[in-house]
Amino acid sequence: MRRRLPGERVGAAGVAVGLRPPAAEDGDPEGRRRGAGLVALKNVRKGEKLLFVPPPLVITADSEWGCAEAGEVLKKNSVPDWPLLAIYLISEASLMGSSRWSNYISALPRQPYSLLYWTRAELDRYLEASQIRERAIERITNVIGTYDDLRSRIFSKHPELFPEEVFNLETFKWSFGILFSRLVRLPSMDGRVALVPWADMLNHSCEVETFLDYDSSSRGIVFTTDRPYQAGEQVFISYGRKSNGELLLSYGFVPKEGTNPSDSVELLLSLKKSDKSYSQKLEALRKHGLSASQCFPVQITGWPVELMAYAYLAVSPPSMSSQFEKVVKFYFEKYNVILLFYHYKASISLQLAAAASNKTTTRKDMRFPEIEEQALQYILDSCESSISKYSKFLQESGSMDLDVTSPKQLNRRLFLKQLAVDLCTSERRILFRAQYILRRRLRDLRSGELRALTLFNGLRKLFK
Ligand SMILES: C[S@@+](CC[C@H](N)C(=O)[O-])C[C@H]1O[C@@H](n2cnc3c(N)ncnc32)[C@H](O)[C@@H]1O
Repeated sequence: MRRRLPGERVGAAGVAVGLRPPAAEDGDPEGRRRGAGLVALKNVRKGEKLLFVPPPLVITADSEWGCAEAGEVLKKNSVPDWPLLAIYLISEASLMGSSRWSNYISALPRQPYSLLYWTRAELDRYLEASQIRERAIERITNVIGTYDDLRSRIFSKHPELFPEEVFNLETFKWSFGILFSRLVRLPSMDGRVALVPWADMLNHSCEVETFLDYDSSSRGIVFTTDRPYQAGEQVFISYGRKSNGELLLSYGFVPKEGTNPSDSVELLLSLKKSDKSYSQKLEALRKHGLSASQCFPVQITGWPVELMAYAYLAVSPPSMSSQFEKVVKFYFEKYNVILLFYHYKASISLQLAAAASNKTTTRKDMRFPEIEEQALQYILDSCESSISKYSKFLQESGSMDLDVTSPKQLNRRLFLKQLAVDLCTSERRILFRAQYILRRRLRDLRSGELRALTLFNGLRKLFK
């Protein structure tokens, strides 16, 4: 039997009951970017259950293997779900027509569009300003590490079941790329992870909240629409409340600027090596599993209170050393909450006020008012240093990759560059907002202090 390499495409995707893959004539201007998706064939009401994929047609860690011996070896070695599914996909793909999943596998993309497929040089060139670059490098390293581990522990001992020409790093990257961009967690099946053929043709929209799940009444995987659709409209689900960076990392796309309410940017804060209390501060952080450099997610509406705690600790003078432990403990153990920007009494837009859902707690007492100004200045400095990196990239990107001598390379480069420009623009936008809020708060603090000082001097003169 000839083995087909995973990802070799043989035929088009698309079966449909009630839904069909969108076509060019649907007039969806974003359609080309999203690839195939599903379209309503008739009007759909809000609250309707759509799709229905029965459990035997879902791929999980318990699915039956075309090559049963390979499955048994992996189970005996207690291989966890993710690598098990990655190997399962490669194994089934290599069986070609004799795999029960051959139609599904042949419709999968040959190169899933995640950052796994960016070379190190591409990550360095286009994503230097964004912390997502680090996350991508970490992910690629993990995939390589997982493959190396399986090769030395299992594949090398059973070469007849796991031949190198089929089970190699290239095919691993492909199958992990497929998992990152298509695997779903099904809450009603104890959070089990699964590939759901056909349902995984659904594209993501930041404007919907609905997701795939097992429905016990119909005994299948469905999703419940949270808005109506007209016949011919593309139907969407949510891949989760992910930032633009996370969507690029796993799914290879960036939503349009300003359309993702879950968007955030990672801000890197670090202790200064020259800090006289460096080692005591580091010790206080380490006790809580934190390190000298930490990333914190900043959203357009606010940032986690932990970021503020880190800033307080970073600027605390040696005279406060007895409090270092307290600063970290106070915030990191008790309050895992978002500190909303409107807290800072900056001009509060209605949009921001609306963002203060009851799920979010806010705290007013900063507890260390004597160093608040330095802490805010410290965050502002980190914010501005990050903004300048984004601005440098965005400025230089205009003249990048204009070489037309290699059209194939050029297309890829332009595609990746556009994704990076979209990501950097959206991340910088959040930092600009944080910068504005911080500047206003610092100005208010300083003018308040100035007023207090003038009043004090006035009183002094009076009593002289
Ligand atoms: C679960 S699949 C959805 C089906 C996919 N469009 C296809 O053609 O096979 C996820 C992939 O679809 C694409 N995608 C999903 N939602 C998108 C969106 N809103 N914008 C751009 N691409 C999207 C991305 O390439 C992503 O990796």
